[in-house]
Amino acid sequence: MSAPLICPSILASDFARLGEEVAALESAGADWVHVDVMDGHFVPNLTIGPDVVKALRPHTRLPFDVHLMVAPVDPWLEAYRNAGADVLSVHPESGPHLHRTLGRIRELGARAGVVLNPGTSVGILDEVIDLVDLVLIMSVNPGFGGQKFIPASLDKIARVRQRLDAAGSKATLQVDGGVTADNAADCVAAGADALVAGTAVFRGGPSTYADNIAALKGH
Ligand SMILES: O=C(CO)[C@H](O)[C@H](O)COP(=O)(O)O
Ligand SMILES: [Fe+2]
Repeated sequence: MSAPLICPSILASDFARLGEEVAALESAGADWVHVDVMDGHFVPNLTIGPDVVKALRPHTRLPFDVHLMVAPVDPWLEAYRNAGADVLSVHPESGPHLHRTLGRIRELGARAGVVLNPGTSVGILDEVIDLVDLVLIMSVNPGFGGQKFIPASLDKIARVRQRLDAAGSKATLQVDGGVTADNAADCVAAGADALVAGTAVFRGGPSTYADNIAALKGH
């Protein structure tokens, strides 16, 4: 089993020092920077606009993995791509035409991700699998960091892994919400390639980031 990609969610970082925080993640061994975009409508929280992503871009060479919790989502794709997003992930519930949205993300030159909420069936993947570079399984209901991992997510990870393998898809399988050093290995054993973690990376301050990331990787 190879070590998973670790994608710290800057939702849990010190917003007063965001530039330094993303630079510190790179030095600490993070693989991607996960950016949670919330609109106060699709989810009950309001976070990071494209201008903030643009301002952060010069502070690290790590890929920006942008999780869009915004409805309607289509009008925002280009702005986040132009701001420096490498991955754009969307919820099927955030627009009327998921197939078109994923195609548009690829047209913009980004990797296209689809996000499955705890209440969203994995079956939708079958309809768009050829357009998907990443599947993000939410292991909490979206909107806030610091929530508890929903145990049934492990079975869902395994079911998505099976579907991706059966289709010959090379899409990254990412898990997001309540991921800690205690459940990271279970997520990887179930088939995850990439783990998002906010609280588990940032909670001890910058001097702990490298150890926190190593623990999530299983070292
Ligand atoms: O998408 C998200 C919430 O909607 C966040 O990425 C997620 O909650 C990460 O935070 P934590 O690791 O603290 O759960
Ligand atoms: Fe997220």
